Amino acid sequence: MIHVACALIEKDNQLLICQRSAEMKLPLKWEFPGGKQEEAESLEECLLREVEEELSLNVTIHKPLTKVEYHYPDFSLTLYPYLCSIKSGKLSVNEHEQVQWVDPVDLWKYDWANADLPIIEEYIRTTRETI
Ligand SMILES: Nc1nc2c([nH]c(=O)n2[C@@H]2O[C@H](COP(=O)(O)OP(=O)(O)OP(=O)(O)O)[C@@H](O)[C@H]2O)c(=O)[nH]1
Repeated sequence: MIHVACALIEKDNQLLICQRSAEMKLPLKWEFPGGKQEEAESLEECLLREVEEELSLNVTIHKPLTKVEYHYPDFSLTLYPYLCSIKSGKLSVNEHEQVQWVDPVDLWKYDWANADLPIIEEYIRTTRETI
């Protein structure tokens, strides 16, 4: 089981979403920026590190959403989502195929990594516009 932290970064009522590159696991699926927790780091430290690596952004973490345990055919993960906003930095797409700012109503139009679906459902249902 791997532990993965991911960021739901909000700005002007839009959310930043990322498409995995063709070379990554789950190629071309959409996800939230983030990645695997390393030894001796907290989930929040992991999130800040990964978002900085992937997008050159420093974010403020506001609150966690409900974690998701998901079993893909070849690996299992626990995904820990956090609502965030941008603290500083200029967005740079360092690892993904592309990123997009989207209105929450349009989130379902994207081909998401399966583990993310409960997070999107929770976000739309409960937490939009609470930051
Ligand atoms: N960052 C991120 N990863 C996710 C999400 N949903 C989801 O299933 N994952 C999976 O969680 C894992 C995160 O690992 P990662 O991004 O650090 O590493 P990776 O798989 O790209 O690298 P690797 O090929 O070296 O294992 C990936 O296997 C990814 O497919 C998500 O919303 N954000």
